[in-house]
Amino acid sequence: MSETTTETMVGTAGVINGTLQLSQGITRKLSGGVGGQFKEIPVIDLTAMINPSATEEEKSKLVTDIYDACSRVGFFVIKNHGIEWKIVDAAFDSIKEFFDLPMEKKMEVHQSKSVSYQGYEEPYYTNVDRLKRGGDLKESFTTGYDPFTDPLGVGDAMPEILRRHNLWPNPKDAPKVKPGLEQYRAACLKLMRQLTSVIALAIGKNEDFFAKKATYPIAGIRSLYYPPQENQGGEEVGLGAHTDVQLITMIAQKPYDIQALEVLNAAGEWISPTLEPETFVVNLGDMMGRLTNDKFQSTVHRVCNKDARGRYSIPFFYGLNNDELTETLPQFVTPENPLQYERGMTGYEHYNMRMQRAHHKHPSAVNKVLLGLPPGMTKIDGVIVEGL
Ligand SMILES: O=C(O)CCC(=O)C(=O)O
Ligand SMILES: [Fe+2]
Repeated sequence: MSETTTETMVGTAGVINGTLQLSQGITRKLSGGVGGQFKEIPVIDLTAMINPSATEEEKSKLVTDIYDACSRVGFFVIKNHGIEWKIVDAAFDSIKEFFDLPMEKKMEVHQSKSVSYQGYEEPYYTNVDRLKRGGDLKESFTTGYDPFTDPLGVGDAMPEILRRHNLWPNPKDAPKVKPGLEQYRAACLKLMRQLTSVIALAIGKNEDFFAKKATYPIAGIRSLYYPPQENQGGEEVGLGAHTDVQLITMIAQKPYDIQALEVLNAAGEWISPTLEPETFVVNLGDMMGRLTNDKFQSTVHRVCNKDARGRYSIPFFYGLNNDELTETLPQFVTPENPLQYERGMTGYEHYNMRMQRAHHKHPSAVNKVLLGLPPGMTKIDGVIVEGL
């Protein structure tokens, strides 16, 4: 490697000596790292998972396909997943009803009123990639897991401190929002429980490896609206470059054919999945990275809606019980891939840390003065960037 420091830009994320530096302390080796060698996002047919008469051969091919997608890409498109699309359509009707509300109604459920980061975020409320100046154009509405509406929920056995305190709009203003999203959450939970059992097999564990630790799982739904983005390639972005926080995310979007989601490969190129009707995009989050020593990596992505149409999307974030300690599995620590995470972390700790950093306007935001840097600036691995 050359002695001199090379500085180039990938999109607007800084690259220093082959390492991508994102805000929120996220770094990714762009070459030589474990995954990221891809030019397209694979499509995985889940028939063998949902069809009870699938053969052992079909099931084991699925496990192999999932292993390949998780270790090489961290993103894949799923089809034949078993979710009835009318449930997804109803969820999109619900979120349209929400985003069409007048601003003062949306502000009644604003995220700053929630200790657990639920509720509405107006355009520019976040600037997830602080290496950009413009901020995120998206509007969003976040709701979390409820142990009383999950068909397998444990109700009061879920510790009170771990519950999300959802802020729902008044049903007189928006009657479809709560029922549409709760029905969608139940469908996603069922699918993610099945899919994580396949992932468990892919990492050499028993099928119930994740299920045992997910009796009151994270099951967050973030509803998003991205207006058409006029300032293309400039400092504005629909949602800045980031990694997801939980184990696994599943995204539906409408219209299905807008290519706005972009995924970063190890060559520093942004790759968009090609979607067909009635498919979801699935991607891995940081907790999966911690568990597998980044063998299954949470891949960096962002959203830029360059289409003339507005784009709605609904990511569903799935994770273990929030008080479950995630430690790297020893099988993933090798001389070629030494331990990346020195200590275990609960989802609760990791989520709060990431949310405090991502939401600089939220009352809980990390105190910038403590960093000993000029106000509004912070340092990530020696690189001074705005924000945090
Ligand atoms: O809108 C999308 O497709 C992705 C959104 C996303 O990456 C997120 O909310 O974490
Ligand atoms: Fe994401």
